[in-house]
Amino acid sequence: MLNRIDLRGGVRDPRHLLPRAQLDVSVAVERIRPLVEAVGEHGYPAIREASERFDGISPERLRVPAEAIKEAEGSLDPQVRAALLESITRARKVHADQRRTDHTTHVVPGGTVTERWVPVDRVGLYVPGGLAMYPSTVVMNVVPAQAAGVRSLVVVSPPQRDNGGLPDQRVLAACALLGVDEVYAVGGAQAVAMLAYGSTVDPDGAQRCTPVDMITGPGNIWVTAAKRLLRGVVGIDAEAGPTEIAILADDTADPAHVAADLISQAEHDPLAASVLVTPSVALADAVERELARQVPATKHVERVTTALTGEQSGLVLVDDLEAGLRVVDAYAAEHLEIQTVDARDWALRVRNAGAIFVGAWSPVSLGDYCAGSNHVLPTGGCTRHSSGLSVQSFLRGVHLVEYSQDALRDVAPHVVTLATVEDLPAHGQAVSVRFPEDTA
Ligand SMILES: NC(=O)c1ccc[n+]([C@@H]2O[C@H](COP(=O)([O-])OP(=O)(O)OC[C@H]3O[C@@H](n4cnc5c(N)ncnc54)[C@H](O)[C@@H]3O)[C@@H](O)[C@H]2O)c1
Ligand SMILES: N[C@H](CO)Cc1c[nH]c[nH+]1
Ligand SMILES: [Zn+2]
Repeated sequence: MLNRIDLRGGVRDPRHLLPRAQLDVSVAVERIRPLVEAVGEHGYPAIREASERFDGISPERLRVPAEAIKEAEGSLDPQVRAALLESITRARKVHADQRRTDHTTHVVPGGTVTERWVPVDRVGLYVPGGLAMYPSTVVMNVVPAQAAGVRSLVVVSPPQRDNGGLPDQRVLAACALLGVDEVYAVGGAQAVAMLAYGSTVDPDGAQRCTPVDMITGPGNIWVTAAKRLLRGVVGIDAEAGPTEIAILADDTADPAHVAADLISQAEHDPLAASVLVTPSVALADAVERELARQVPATKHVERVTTALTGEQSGLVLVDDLEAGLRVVDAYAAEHLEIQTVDARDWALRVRNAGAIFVGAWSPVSLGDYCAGSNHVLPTGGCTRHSSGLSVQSFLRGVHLVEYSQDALRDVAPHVVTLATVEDLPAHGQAVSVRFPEDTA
């Protein structure tokens, strides 16, 4: 079922073997550009037109009424409620530990630099809702933003036909459990554009969604493309597009577990990527047999089959785990599972991955819901330079520079020298003007 790529005895660069969605995002950017511009220019009518076209429904009023959010919480199945609360508790525990503290460095006597961490003022959190519903993503977006101290939080999620044009009922309930009361029934690129530019959200223009400073959260290729296009108008977190899993495994791994984990992430999207890297032909063959057994029995068999047989998924045979490590580092997966002997030792040597799941008892699904870690993670190779969503994503570091007269006088000649070297004498003058007696 998986494309087999044999790197044994070879020196081919693994980066070119499994193409990513990268090129597709740039194509998608051009496709959604007119829509994003239309939302910027016309607001509400353009959003409604896009919702009708892509979601097959367009609620007249985009803001979800407070009563509907409350009602969603009230009607929540007790088991789902307990699971969401467990997820929230664990995520809050991990994210509380991420908060950075302000720090003052005494550079010289009388000269200090203080680094203050200031939360972003207003953020828009995207919660997907096309092929699957994601109350867990409400948790993963909201918990770090709240832990950072963000004052104003907006959630957007696509309107659902089976919920009268409101976002999914469980998504609304998760908002209620987390105390989020500003929610809009808008999805896709139009939601990202609405957050970035601000817009009226009803036919008579009585209500407005004011622009946000930053947009975070995962989504399909159209959402990812809109975030890329609007970067600069707003801040964004890393691009978190179609899900990916890579598994580095040896013959100690259980093929049934490996196959189940590959299928679990393929379930998200036909564009999802599932990659197994192993030096064991026996394991590779056994995983293939397991896929043949498990895939037909899985609920979203069509989506999973498309993802697993796509060129973005594959089974890579390598000479040994050292070579496997080079492959997974070059691939830079959103999720990386290590199912080998001494799994922790191998995990600590990985350079590029969004989150690493170590050993037989830490599957990606655990991290998706209840590990306490965050599941909004970079995709498309972005883990080479970006991190997953965290408290840090919502904070800005601001330097406070405080020098006394003596401290400035001491360093003034160096400032003047550097200003002269750069042929920016006015810079030097801004310092020396303060010490006329020294130049007299
Ligand atoms: N990387 C992560 O952290 C992470 C986490 C969760 C989910 N995901 C990914 O998020 C994605 C969720 O996708 P989804 O589709 O279920 O929900 P989604 O909300 O991202 O996308 C649905 C929206 O896409 C828009 N759309 C659909 N077809 C379109 C088209 N042809 N042109 C323009 N817009 C269009 C619609 O407006 C719709 O509201 C999946 O790819 C999943 O793998 C990633
Ligand atoms: N695996 C997804 C991307 O990290 C997150 C998710 C949410 N629900 C289920 N899975
Ligand atoms: Zn998942």
